[in-house]
Amino acid sequence: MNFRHQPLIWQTRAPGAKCLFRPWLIEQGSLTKSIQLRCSAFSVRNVQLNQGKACRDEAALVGLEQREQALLREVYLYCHEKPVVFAHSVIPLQGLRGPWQALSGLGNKPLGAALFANPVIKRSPLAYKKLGSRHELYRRACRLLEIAPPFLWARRSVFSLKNSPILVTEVFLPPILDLPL
Ligand SMILES: C=C(O[C@@H]1C=C(C(=O)O)C=C[C@H]1O)C(=O)O
Repeated sequence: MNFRHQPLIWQTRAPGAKCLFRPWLIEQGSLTKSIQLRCSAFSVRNVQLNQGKACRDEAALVGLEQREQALLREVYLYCHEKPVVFAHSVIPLQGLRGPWQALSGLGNKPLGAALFANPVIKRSPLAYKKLGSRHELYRRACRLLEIAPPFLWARRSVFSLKNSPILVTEVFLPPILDLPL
């Protein structure tokens, strides 16, 4: 069985050089900063900041039972008037009452600015997935796209502060390919 296409399996290896999104997928620093360096009109636009359940392939990564509520932050990163990334973050409520309490008031400020400013925050290795229409995050990411591509490349990692995890998933949208590398 080709597990790569299973809905819940994420790869530890990034796609090869034939993948046009590879340079973005393997960016180790702040994605926000990478886009800001290549776009003179960067912005973060909120989609949701509500309590809800993590996706089926997320809950265990941040120590939650599937039925447990978490704070879900979803934003689009924009360059000029084009959405280039759909970002979905899962923040356990316990963490929100503890080390991550500042995140509830982030608003339109990029999460990355907070995550990469604190050297105590640790990041897990990135994992990658080609999201198809069966994945919940594909459907959410496609909402602003005039044409829904057959798949979207995504990556995710867990950021930990004082043993309190948050899961950050970034779904790369076709307009990001218009940015210079
Ligand atoms: C983790 C980062 O933060 C970015 C901004 C996010 C937000 O504002 O919610 C979420 C994920 C990233 O695309 C980063 O800049 O690398």
